[in-house]
Amino acid sequence: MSTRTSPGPHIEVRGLHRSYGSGADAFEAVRGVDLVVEPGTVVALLGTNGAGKTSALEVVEGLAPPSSGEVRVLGLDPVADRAEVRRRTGVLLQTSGFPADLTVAETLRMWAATMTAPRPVADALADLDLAGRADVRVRALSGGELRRLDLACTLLGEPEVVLLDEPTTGLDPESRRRVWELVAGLRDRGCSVLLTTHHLEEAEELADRVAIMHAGRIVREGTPAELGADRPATIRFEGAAAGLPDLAGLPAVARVGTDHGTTTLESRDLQATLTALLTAAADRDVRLPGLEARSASLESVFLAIASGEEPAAAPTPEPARPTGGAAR
Ligand SMILES: Nc1ncnc2c1ncn2[C@@H]1O[C@H](COP(=O)(O)OP(=O)(O)OP(=O)(O)O)[C@@H](O)[C@H]1O
Repeated sequence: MSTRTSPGPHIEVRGLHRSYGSGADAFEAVRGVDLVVEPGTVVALLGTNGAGKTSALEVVEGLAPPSSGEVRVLGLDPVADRAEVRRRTGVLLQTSGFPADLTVAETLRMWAATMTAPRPVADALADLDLAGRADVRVRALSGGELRRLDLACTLLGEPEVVLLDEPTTGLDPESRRRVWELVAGLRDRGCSVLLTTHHLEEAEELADRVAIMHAGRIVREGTPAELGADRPATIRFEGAAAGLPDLAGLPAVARVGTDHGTTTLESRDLQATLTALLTAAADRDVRLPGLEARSASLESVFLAIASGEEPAAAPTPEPARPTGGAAR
């Protein structure tokens, strides 16, 4: 019988491989993934379509065994110790399958009946802004409402580890914000959250660490700020800024380009370049219409990987080793 674990990473993935099919038809969707999720942190798995995010997450969820490698959730094997891991883990799959004839409240009550210590259904309804839809049948829910019901079920058992596959897909901006608040609240309570997302701003807003997958491997991993750190910042304005000195000569400018009437400067030091640009413009009384300045973002890193500008086969960084002894 499994016991509760000592403090340590909530999720540890080492050298994970997962293949579909066998023999000549085998396809390796996950090709050696290492990942650590510490308690009280949110890790976002980003990636191009087909990168292997769901394939990796399903192994962490215990829905499939690894082809090779090792996965521990709360120090336990998610397949061999499935009952214990499931009791302490909340899982949101990409698609749900609720009975269409039940109401929202009935669905939550049915779900709660399978748990040892569920939260009050009324609280779960309120958290996901579903109280007003409690008596509506599942078949009548909108896509966003269904997703929120799914999430309410995921969090009903007060899980220590929360695994969310694209939690905000199909949600409107307000519902998405609400889910972000909920996830931030989970982190504040010491839960660990591993989520996949296609929304870069979601990863930037929510994640303590981001792992970018491409072709079955994690090609970059770090905090959102770390990942953007080696990418240039950008300054844009409309027009060619006639009357200004040579823009390429401004401090820290890496590249100047003009596209469809918009001038773009890439800068290795946004403050230095921007200060010099604004000073030059002020000295010469030049307007810079539509001026915008952006720090290096996750988006630029992601696009560089997706376009092949950054090597997809960069070595997977060694995740931080836990300092405490992880129970195995
Ligand atoms: N059951 C399966 N049989 C064979 N190949 C599969 C199967 N499921 C997934 N794949 C393949 O494995 C690869 C990874 O798929 P996966 O769904 O894990 O990617 P993903 O990163 O989650 O993609 P998306 O962002 O599009 O959801 C894809 O090439 C996919 O076609």
